[in-house]
Amino acid sequence: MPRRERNKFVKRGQILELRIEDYAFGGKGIGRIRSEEGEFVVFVPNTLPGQKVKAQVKKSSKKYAECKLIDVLEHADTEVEVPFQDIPGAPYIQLPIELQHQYKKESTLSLFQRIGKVENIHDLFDEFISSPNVFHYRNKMEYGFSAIGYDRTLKTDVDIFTLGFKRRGVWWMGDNLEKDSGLFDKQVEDHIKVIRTYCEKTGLAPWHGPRKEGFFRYFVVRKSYKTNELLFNLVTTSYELSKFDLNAFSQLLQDIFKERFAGLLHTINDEVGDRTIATSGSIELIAGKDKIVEELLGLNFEISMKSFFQTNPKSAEKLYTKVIDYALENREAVDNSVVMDLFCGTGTIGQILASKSENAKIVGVDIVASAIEDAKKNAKRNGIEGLQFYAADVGKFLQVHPEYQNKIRTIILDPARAGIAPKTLRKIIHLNADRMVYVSCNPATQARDTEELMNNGYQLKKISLVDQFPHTSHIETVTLFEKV
Ligand SMILES: C[S@@+](CC[C@H](N)C(=O)[O-])C[C@H]1O[C@@H](n2cnc3c(N)ncnc32)[C@H](O)[C@@H]1O
Repeated sequence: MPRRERNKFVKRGQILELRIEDYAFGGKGIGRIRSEEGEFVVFVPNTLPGQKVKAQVKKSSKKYAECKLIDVLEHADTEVEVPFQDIPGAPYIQLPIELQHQYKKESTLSLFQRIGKVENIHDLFDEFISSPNVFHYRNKMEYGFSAIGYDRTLKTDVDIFTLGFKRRGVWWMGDNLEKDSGLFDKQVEDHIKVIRTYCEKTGLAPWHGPRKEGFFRYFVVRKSYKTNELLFNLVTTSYELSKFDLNAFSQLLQDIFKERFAGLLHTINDEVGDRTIATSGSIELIAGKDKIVEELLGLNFEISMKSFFQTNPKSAEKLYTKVIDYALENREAVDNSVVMDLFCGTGTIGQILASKSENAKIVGVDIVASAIEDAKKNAKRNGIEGLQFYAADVGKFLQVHPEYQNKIRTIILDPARAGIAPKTLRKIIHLNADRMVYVSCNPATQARDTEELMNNGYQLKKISLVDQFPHTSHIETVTLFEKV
């Protein structure tokens, strides 16, 4: 077994207090420890240049250490006050949006230089697209119930009924949401307290993580920007369900949200694993309807509680517009041709492309069967023809459909965070398309795939960045590759 390289600066588990000096891709602040022995780099996620932080060493090697943030001791001069509750999901909300954009742009482009080996990435940079709504941009939020909360004054955990988000880095501890976090719907978040009080008064227990017991688990809300409606899902265990009046709970929501109330679903989730997906389990409609409709670029999409849909729909319109612009720059390679929309989800990009082109035949592939069902229904509802959707793994699909080789001129790619599996990427390259528009929510894996594409005859022509998730470290990229 290779010997683990040690350093003379830090040990695993050690608590450090340090000043953050730089920003690395993925929202990692960089601190440095200097001594006569030299300089040692420390990465602390969710921190900003200028902040003084307390962090614990999780991993260390000869050259650097990775830490977990414990607390921000001093804010950076660049930070400003905001009227929102601080939550782990928005670590940069106090940084003015222009600075957030600057950090995201610089760190993403340098990633393409380093991992993708694209020396001239700055020459290929096309546009930084801001989110139309800087605050209150999300269309879905998942709030968790917990029997363990946090006392902000005593800075310790306490046994209380909480509804809100987990404390940063502490899986068993909840933190009550007392007011708007600035990310989702203001009316919903200003009423989380009322919903919590109602649930607490029933006498039924919130979920206790370490003991793996309790009744209330999650409260999930989906919003339509088209209709302004709200769809709710209360997730509980089956234990003592007979003591809870779901119809009365539905009435409470209708009284608060009036005509905005679209429906209430109830999910029974008895899983006890620490990583259980909030909404897994059997789902039943209690009142109203089980779907809402969202509009993107003039097309309507019906969304059920569980189906994937872009979380920031207003920004997704801008993202999709960029994808369509890149694809239609060469109309000849789209009109009257077969276009592949790989990792198509609910088929949004393919449908928009079909509606903006002449007689394009779209082949959409996604591994999630329910997403493909939604894609088919949405295409029908929008009256768009010429689309074929397949529920399959992209790699396997291309293996059993060799007939597409040399027949496709344009491919749209939008894989999940893990990127494209190397074997699958080789199969995609084998299709021999002229052009690829590759969308990514994880530029680190996209930069890796870029090197492979360039080694196989593709040239990166353009890159745009879309700020789908303000106040987080996430950034979405749209790239155009052409065969040389
Ligand atoms: C970022 S989403 C795509 C979203 C879609 N283009 C849209 O805008 O709605 C990535 C998709 O990749 C799918 N996926 C993940 N692994 C896959 C695989 N091996 N084969 C096919 N699809 C896969 C996921 O189900 C998910 O829908």
